[in-house]
Amino acid sequence: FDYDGPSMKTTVPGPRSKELMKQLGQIQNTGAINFFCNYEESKGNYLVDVDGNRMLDIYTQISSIPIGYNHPALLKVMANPNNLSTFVNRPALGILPPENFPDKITESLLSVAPSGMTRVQTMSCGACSNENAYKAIFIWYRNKERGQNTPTNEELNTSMINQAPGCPELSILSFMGGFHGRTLGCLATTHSKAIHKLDIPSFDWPVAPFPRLQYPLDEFTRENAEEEARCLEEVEDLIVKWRQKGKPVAGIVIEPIQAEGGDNHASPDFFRRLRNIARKHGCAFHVDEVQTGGGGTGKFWAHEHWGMDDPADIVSFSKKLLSGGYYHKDELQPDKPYRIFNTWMGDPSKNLFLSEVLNVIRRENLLEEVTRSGKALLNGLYELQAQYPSILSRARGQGTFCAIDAFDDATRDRILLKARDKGVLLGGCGDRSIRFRPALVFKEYHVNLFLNIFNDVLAQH
Ligand SMILES: Cc1ncc(COP(=O)(O)O)c(CNc2csc(C(=O)O)c2)c1O
Repeated sequence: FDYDGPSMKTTVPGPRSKELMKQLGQIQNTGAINFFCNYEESKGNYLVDVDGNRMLDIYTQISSIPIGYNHPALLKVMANPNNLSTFVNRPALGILPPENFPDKITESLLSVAPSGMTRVQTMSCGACSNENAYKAIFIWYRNKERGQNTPTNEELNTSMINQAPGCPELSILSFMGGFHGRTLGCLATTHSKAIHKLDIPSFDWPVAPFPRLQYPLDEFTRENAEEEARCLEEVEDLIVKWRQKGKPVAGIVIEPIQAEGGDNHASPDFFRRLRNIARKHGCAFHVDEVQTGGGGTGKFWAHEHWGMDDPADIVSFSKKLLSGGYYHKDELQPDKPYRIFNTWMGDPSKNLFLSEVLNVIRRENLLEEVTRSGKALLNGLYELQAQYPSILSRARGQGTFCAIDAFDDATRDRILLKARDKGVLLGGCGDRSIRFRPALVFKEYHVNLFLNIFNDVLAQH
């Protein structure tokens, strides 16, 4: 279920896209828009734009299309009359859930719950999932400190004017290069681009270094182990320092692969040791799988590559899972209702689609496919970086969640535009990386098609 290849009619954006940019420009900021899309004609791995350009999509709406465009299994969900009410009547799930909500959540989200977790709080996007996960961490931490006591009047009164002790001086430790969302709390733990943070007030929360690994990994084993040890030492120093400052670290948040920050990887050993540091210092360990989750690394969750039975206290998700939320350990469930709350608390119609996506993943063994395609992609990238050493370096990845560095940001941006004009959509991240975020239906056939086009782009560079 796909087209047989890209087919370009105009440069991108084409004339129709430009017309629509002008029209939308009267309504909102259109500076980030690449082009306008024809979603009716888009199919499988191919995104069609409004000028009839058919592109092999290896970016998939910022890594959020799980099994390609217009998948027949998902169109069937839409056509199923039993689902009509779910599409038409959006419930305030926190107060008035539909009868089938427990079963549907069990069938969809709980069927892929991370190891050690039996609870999931549904939300709508990545930022609101992380935002509420942070709140759950702060509530958990204060109740741990409070023991059996109830909140004092002083706490209640000071909370109403944003002051301690009601609004406690607690912190979340994050990592340089991390990205967790654009809302205020998430932004305080996001450190990928200054323009995201400029002009927005933030918190005095600790920021640790994320390992900068040297590639190929097997030639820099010692150096990379030392780099990871340096970062872990810095994490512990920061936890101690922030406690001494009276702003104890209640939680640590990290991505299994820092995506926006430039596809920065670390070893399973790094994450296992970080999890133990969190436990040692009484901090909740929050793994943000918004971009890495959903199967792109060859496992449903990237943290599964760490081989841990108890990998985290919280795992947040969104993108390929089609709506947001976070799985959590029992003790992270807030003590009272209405403390983690908003009108919709997720979207049951998206969970209907997710159930079907999971059926397709299982039925078509897509995680094995991703591992196979990922190997072919990474080997192809190794070959191209050997062929064009002045342009490319640091090919890396897990499954099809791959990346490669260009000489600099201008070179990277030029390559992305040339690839797009040849019918291949890629994304950039970090200061000079090209990132690959194909759908789970991206096969070896598509890898070879991509590598041929990419080779042409590099040869003409
Ligand atoms: C690891 C991780 N955590 C949280 C988020 C935030 O998710 P949304 O709020 O965008 O749904 C994201 C979102 N990713 C993302 C890619 S570009 C972008 C942006 O706002 O520019 C955001 C993420 O990658």
